[in-house]
Amino acid sequence: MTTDRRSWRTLRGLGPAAALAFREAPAQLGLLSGIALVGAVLPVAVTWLTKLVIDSVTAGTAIDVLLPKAIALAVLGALTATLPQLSQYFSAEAQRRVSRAAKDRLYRAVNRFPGLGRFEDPQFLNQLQVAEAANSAPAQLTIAAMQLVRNVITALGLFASLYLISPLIAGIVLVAALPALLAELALARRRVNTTLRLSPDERRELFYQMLLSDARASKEIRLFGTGDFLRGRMMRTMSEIHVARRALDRRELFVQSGLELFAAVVAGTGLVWAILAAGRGELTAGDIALFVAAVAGVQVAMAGIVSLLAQANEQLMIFNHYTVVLGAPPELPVAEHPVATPELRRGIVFKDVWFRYGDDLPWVLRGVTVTIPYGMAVGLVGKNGAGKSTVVKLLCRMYDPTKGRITWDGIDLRDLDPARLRDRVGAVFQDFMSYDLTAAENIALGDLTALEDPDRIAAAAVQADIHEVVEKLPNGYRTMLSREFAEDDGSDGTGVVLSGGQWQRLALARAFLRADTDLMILDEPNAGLDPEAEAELHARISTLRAGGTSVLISHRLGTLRDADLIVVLDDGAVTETGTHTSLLAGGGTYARLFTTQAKGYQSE
Ligand SMILES: Nc1ncnc2c1ncn2[C@@H]1O[C@H](COP(=O)(O)OP(=O)(O)OP(=O)(O)O)[C@@H](O)[C@H]1O
Repeated sequence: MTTDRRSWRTLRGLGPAAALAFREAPAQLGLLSGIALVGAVLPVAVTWLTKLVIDSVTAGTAIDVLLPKAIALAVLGALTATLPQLSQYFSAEAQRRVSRAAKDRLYRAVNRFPGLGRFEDPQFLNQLQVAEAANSAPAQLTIAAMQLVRNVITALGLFASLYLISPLIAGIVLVAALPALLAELALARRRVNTTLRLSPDERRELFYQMLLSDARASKEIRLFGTGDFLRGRMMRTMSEIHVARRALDRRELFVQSGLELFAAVVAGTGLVWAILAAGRGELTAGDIALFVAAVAGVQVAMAGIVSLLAQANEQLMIFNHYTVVLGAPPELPVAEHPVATPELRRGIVFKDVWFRYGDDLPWVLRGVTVTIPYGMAVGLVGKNGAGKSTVVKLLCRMYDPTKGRITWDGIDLRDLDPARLRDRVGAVFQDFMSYDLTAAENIALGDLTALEDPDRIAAAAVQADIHEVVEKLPNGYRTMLSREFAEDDGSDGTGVVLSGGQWQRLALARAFLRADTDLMILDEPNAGLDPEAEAELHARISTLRAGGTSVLISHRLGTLRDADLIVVLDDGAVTETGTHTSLLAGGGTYARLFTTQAKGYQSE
């Protein structure tokens, strides 16, 4: 793509950025534009008044004529001193307001992605990281545009003043600014490209940094003594980032020093000319003062224009990544007019489902054909990596099958709105979340309508057998389940950390909040539970879910023996289906696994 076309495409972001900024901070930006206009004419007025005062003094003008000019000069000086403070205050406020809205929009867009694919795509994650830095771009861009106008007006005013004294010097000052403009634009482009290129390394550095200060990771880090190893990797990544940044800084140093030197030579030459001209009686002392101020002023204004253009260009490029993330289509095609998700009455059917996580990755499911009949408890059994959790993720439509289809009462999951489908599903994932929030919030996240309903929350906790534990916590259901954010719960600062099994029960309570959903999925809900608790849990689930449809995954096969149907997965394919009794009688994989486990228990 040519530079021109690239610049043009970059510029297209200006309109949306300014529109967003003015919508969120109209008063602040309105005031800033007023300040910018006053600020634009101030240097010109000060320069001319200074010349007039000096000429009056050297000509011995009467004090009553001189005094008003001096007072006016003092007033303009006071304005020149205070306007930047006002401008800074309103800029900061505008940036806060606009950043807030921009961040909100960005994460609304991120929340709209229906599946998991985007969050496993490194290219998208890099773009997201750049977009996260774009929150302040709309305000900065708009303010930069105003400052640009201000500088142009100032530069024109001073340039005209300079032109009156020496058209030649005026022309040289103007031409001298052009290389600076081009160099700064090129630097800005390089800065953004470097940021984009370093994004994976910066994410990696952050990853090590977070590991080193993460309470959960610190256990293993200390046990295995990996702290220095991880720190070393973090430092190496940081050094690599610094090498790239240093190269950029060096380039900026050379380019900008060269430009400054050039500007100083132009100004110096002009000054020598002016002094010689004054010696010949062609210029007054006031003219020299005006000349010096105008050359410096034009150069400052031009340098400002150049750096503002470069800054705006950089912000625009960052903002364009922001708009790319905002406009990224859903990675799962969502039907334009989705079919309403009906209450499950017949069942869910996998028809020759093939699935892999990426085009270059191996098949995880290979032609799975299986029915989860309505009202039945289906047990999913298989070795590690057989594809059980993948089946669960496909059931919730976190991904679409690569080939084949899954139907909900005969309707392809692709024709349903994923959000409405998930309203009908309750689940405890194998890698369930433990949130650094209060106990009540940890449960209520299963169904936010229960957030202000302590009775519903407590009922779910009773079902998951965690109510008594929570009640005894220092602050009951309002106890913060974190040592990192303990002070947020309004208590005396003691946060609590639960045990693995207790967290699991809390995750179960979260799922039980949705106990009346059409499909309940429990992916190893008992891994952290003691045997008695596990037996009790299963009895409870059967009672709770009597008549409901559920999918249960467990490596403890004894817990699945009462399932209405057991499906055995092996290397991504269904190898056996039946009841516990029929599969045992069949003498296949299930029978072998079950007998091995049973023997293990008997020998204890
Ligand atoms: N997000 C992912 N990206 C790429 N590959 C994945 C992803 N998740 C799982 N896999 C791969 O898919 C295969 C099946 O994984 P899955 O978690 O479905 O197995 P599982 O039967 O649930 O295993 P386990 O009993 O250990 O929980 C594994 O080889 C795993 O490496």
